[in-house]
Amino acid sequence: MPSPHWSAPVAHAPVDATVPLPGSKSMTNRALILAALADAPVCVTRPLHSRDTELMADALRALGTGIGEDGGDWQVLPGELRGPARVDVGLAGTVMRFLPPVAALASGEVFVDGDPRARERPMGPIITALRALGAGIDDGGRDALPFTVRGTGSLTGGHVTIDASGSSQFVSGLLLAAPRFEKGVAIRHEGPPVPSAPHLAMTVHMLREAGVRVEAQENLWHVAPGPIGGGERVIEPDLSNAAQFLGAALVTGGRVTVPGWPAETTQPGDALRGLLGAMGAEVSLGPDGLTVRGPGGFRGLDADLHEVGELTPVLAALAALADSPSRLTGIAHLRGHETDRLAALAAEINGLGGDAEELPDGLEIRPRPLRGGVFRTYDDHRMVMAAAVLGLAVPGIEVENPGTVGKTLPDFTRLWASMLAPA
Ligand SMILES: O=C(O)C1=C[C@@H](OP(=O)(O)O)[C@@H](O)[C@H](O)C1
Ligand SMILES: C=C(OP(=O)(O)O)C(=O)O
Repeated sequence: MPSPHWSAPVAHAPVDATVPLPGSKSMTNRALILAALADAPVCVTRPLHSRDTELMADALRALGTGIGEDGGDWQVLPGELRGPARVDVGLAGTVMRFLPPVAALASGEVFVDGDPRARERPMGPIITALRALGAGIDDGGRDALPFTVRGTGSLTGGHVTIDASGSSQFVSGLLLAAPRFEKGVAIRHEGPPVPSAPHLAMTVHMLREAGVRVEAQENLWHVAPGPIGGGERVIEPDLSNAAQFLGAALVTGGRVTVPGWPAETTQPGDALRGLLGAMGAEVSLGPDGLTVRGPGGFRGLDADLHEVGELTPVLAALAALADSPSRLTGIAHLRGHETDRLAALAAEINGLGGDAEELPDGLEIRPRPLRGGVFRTYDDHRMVMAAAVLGLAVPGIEVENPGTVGKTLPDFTRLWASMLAPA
């Protein structure tokens, strides 16, 4: 049952808060895949516990991996991968694109399905690539979920050409399992540019951390076959989920600090430093974490978000409250995310009296006074976060199905309330 509406709280004063954030979804789900394929036990330290990561853990358990919890950390005991199994990917892009290459290594059939919207998200390139690398996949000719991977216990691997312009996750999914393919993998991308470069860098970095030999050039990746090491993998805080909290400093002319912000990271959320700075925020990174201060008013944003698409919903909400127009481009692929995010953001901002226009590859947002009303969220966690940002300045926003935020941040409304509580 969807949860009842959530009344997004108005900020009656500038926020002044330190907001510790749970672990990165993208790092947690990569760490779980690498751990399940490792040659020794792995401790995933400070992982994210959310719908997307619990689905990944359950999927790997279904294939024979031991995953136990110890004080919030995950202790992973790699096991022989086997079917028959059924895997629920929910609406998690990381599970639907990262798990099938692992399923192809299992002995036995693995049936993979997810939420109704998951059946609409692009999967063709990874299905085609896995077949080219030697996997048997029965998808009833749909080129989409649901499908059955007919694992034989091994996969040949080798050279493959794909069009990953719809999602970087097609490349990441193949790379993560590739050390266990007999020939490893050599992937060539052909087509419009691949989005989300930082997420690809994260995949390469985490593979290398686990001792895997990876070469990455533009549109070309090579993973050598070989063992994946065990040990400890420490997960950074989720910097993409910092967007709405740091944005609150801008909207209210206040201060928000996110502790534990890494000095160096592959997370796309690190781009918030430059993006919020361009909108007028004062941004400083120090031993206490990342601090953003809002000067009062703030400017709109003209930015190509191709590399950091998942920041779009919160940036669009900020744009609707800014002092000048914004143009966010390079994000056509967001139409294949949890929902068509360009359509959803335009519809919901305009539903509050705003002026947001869909471009083929982005959004143009001209600030206008907004009014309260119901904000639909389309099973998209980041639509809840965007609505919360708008609610800081616009009384009467009722957020539909706020529980959907549990995809990556189940504790969101509590963290939001405590950020707004007087110190
Ligand atoms: O690999 C990852 O962890 C992710 C890659 C990106 O996907 P796309 O390249 O499909 O946008 C991003 O939007 C998603 O939230 C997480
Ligand atoms: C696009 C996103 O998620 P997914 O991993 O499901 O693609 C996101 O978290 O913004």
